[in-house]
Amino acid sequence: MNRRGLFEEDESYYDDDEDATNSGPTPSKPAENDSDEEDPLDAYMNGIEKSAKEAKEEVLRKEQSDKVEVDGGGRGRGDIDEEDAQESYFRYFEENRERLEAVAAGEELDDDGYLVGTKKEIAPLPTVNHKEINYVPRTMLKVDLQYDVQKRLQFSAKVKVDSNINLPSPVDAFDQLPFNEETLKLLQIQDIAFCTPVQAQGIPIILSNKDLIAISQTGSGKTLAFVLPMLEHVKAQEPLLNIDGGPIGLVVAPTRELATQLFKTALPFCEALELTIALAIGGENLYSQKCALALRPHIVVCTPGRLMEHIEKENTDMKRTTFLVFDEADVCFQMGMQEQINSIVNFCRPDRQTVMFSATFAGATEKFARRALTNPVKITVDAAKVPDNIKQRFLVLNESEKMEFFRDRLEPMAREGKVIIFVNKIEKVKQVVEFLRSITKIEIGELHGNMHQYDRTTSLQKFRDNVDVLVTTNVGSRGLDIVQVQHVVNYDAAGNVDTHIHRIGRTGRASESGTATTLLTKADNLFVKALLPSLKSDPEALRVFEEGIPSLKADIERIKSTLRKADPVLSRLTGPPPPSMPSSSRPSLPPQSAAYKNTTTTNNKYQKWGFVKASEELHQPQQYGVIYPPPPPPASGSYYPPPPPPPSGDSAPPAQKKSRWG
Ligand SMILES: Nc1ncnc2c1ncn2[C@@H]1O[C@H](COP(=O)(O)OP(=O)(O)OP(=O)(O)O)[C@@H](O)[C@H]1O
Repeated sequence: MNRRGLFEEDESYYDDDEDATNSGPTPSKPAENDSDEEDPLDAYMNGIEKSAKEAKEEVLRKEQSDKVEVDGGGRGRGDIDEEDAQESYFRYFEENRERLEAVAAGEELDDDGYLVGTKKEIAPLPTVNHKEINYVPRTMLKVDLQYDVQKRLQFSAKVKVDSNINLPSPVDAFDQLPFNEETLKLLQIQDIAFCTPVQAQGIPIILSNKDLIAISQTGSGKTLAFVLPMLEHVKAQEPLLNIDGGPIGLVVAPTRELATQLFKTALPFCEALELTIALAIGGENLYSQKCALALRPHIVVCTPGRLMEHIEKENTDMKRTTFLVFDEADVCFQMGMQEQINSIVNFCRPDRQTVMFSATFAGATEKFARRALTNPVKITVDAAKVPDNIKQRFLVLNESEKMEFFRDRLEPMAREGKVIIFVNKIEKVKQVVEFLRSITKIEIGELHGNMHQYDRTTSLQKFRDNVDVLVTTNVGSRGLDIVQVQHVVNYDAAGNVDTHIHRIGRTGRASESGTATTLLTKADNLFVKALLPSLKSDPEALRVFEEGIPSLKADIERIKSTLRKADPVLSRLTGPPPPSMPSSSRPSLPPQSAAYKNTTTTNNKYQKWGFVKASEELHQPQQYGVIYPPPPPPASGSYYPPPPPPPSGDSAPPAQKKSRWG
């Protein structure tokens, strides 16, 4: 049976619907309004991103129209390209009025922005008059933290802190934090000694009892940055009694898979500290969760809809909840989930400590989320930036050519490590899986919101264990931490830049290297336009866009001329492509193992976070999988190392699996 008919909380809003719930028209969002008054339009639009589908349809429509020239030379694209941010904003609003009204009315959209039904109503939680409740007082942590200005200055290049108040200084290593022996031992077992930047500054701030917004790149260790101080907070509180409501720590995540992962990360630390933890997510047995909640766990990790259901059924309450975490907070506060989250926030006692983490946080969403915080400190580490250890590649193809991309490439990729392929629609998952199964014997896994929860969990577990290829919708785009993922392929371009960043962040975990390949069509021009600013120092990408998407020529030329003015050396890099060579004189491509090889030269992950001596900073990881000199671009105007010859018989190279830490 189609799961859409059996709506269960979080997947209706998010599983595969992420694009539909994201904010605003990506390519040309209007400038953020600093005023505290929220613009009603802003509020209405908040959380809705222009979907890739709409962009494609728009371009296809215009391409087909006699009046429009796609190369930007005529009235059609040329006009749109010149549209300013505000015009684009209002145009988007007008063009999508029906859809936006439907979202506002609580109807469910699929991952491509189409209406698929009406959401099951999750009744808001009752309004609580907190003044009337005699809460067990929150105990403030009193831990010995350093307030060293020099140290903060030293870190200021790595971590931007938007607060002038007296903040504890960052630390380099976990043993400089007031964690107990058991926690430190567990970290040691996991080979974790030095803090990532978000941990270095985030943990001391949380330990100083402050609310926090932390924005840091994908794979940069945000989970431990909130889990470890949360445990300290929980330990410091009055013991939970049966009559008390629990839990003390509440972690809210937008997808079941992410919540499960957070639960698993926290579990060993809880065990070591003799704290109890429960998982309450949609799609799983309500009764067994009720039993777990009846045991009054110290910590609950949940998806919002299921938590509300438990509160409604009085299986738990939030009277003791003094530590509230939102992971992937930008999704939590976007339209579609906003109301549920508001309801939870208002239900929680106001004297709690609240922390929010994400790799991206669009301004309008953050403004909204701040209402759940009290005088928060905001720290930013390379926000919305693709980590340097992820090599991005782009190809411009016709839609009909996309499947063929995998024919000779999938197996070499899978020999390198695990591969995640993202598509925008559930039915596309099935088509791609079917095609891949027809061309390879490699086991292909699938994940999307129309699967039963049991199948979702099994599929993801198999992918973690021994399946090498997973085809998924955006349900797999946020937070999943599978270190062996070496390749991400965006079969369909994401609906917006934030989703793109989260998707490709499934590789390059914990500073491992990885490659993200995005298959584009000409119709993805608006998405690419939005991506351009982040790729201006990637001449290969610019060249691919310029050759493959003529409508972007003017935009790319503008970027190049700015670069040329700024840096004459760079101008050489962004100059015209080298003349193509006759095929006979092309340099022969290196064999597969060299072409795809992970060339990261260090396996000391502590150095990778940047806590290295000056001399070691020169020891940069080499670029991943780059062939030099680059082969001439193929006819489609794309670049990518052509597939190596398939290994045959005894000469086949041994399978290259990556160990967890390289
Ligand atoms: N200090 C550290 N040193 C080495 N590895 C670490 C450290 N902290 C976390 N890790 C590892 O880094 C990986 C990524 O961590 P995590 O999942 O918390 O990233 P994240 O920032 O939440 O990513 P995303 O934004 O994609 O959710 C995990 O495998 C984790 O064990």
